[in-house]
Amino acid sequence: MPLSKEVAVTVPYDKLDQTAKDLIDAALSARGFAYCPYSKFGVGAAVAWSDAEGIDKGCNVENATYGNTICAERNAITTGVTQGKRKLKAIGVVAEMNDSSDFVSPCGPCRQFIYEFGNKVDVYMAKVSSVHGDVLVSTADQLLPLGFRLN
Ligand SMILES: O=c1ccn([C@H]2C[C@H](O)[C@@H](CO)O2)c(=O)[nH]1
Ligand SMILES: [Zn+2]
Repeated sequence: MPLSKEVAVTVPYDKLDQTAKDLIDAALSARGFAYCPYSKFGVGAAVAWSDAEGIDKGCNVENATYGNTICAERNAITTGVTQGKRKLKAIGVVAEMNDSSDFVSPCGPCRQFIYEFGNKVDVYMAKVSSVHGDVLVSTADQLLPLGFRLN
């Protein structure tokens, strides 16, 4: 049975709220520190919290063993959690497909990681080449339907 529920929408950067804009800009700056000698695929992420002020940033950090790589999203989230933050409000992710086609969206483990700290988390995805152009907007619930959690 085909599902009709929309998973994400595109919104122009200018129409986003200030938090979303700040997250995208912070994610772009974090991407500048990406350690990705193997894939050469840099990713930046930034997170805002509803139980704390400020933004935490992360980039992807690769490893010679490949599978040991840490994604930008989880790097940003663990940075905030390490400061006692627990309720995620929103995350911005900035990257670029090699052919500039699709938006880059969080991998499966990162979706589960985002979901851990809130199912209503807003997820903003922007392309490096048009970081202030169209932004893909979704939520943790939409990216991980029927996500697993314990409570
Ligand atoms: O949402 C994503 C997708 C990929 N990567 C990283 C992992 C690896 O370093 C590189 C290529 O997969 O991009 C992220 O950080 N976040
Ligand atoms: Zn990931």
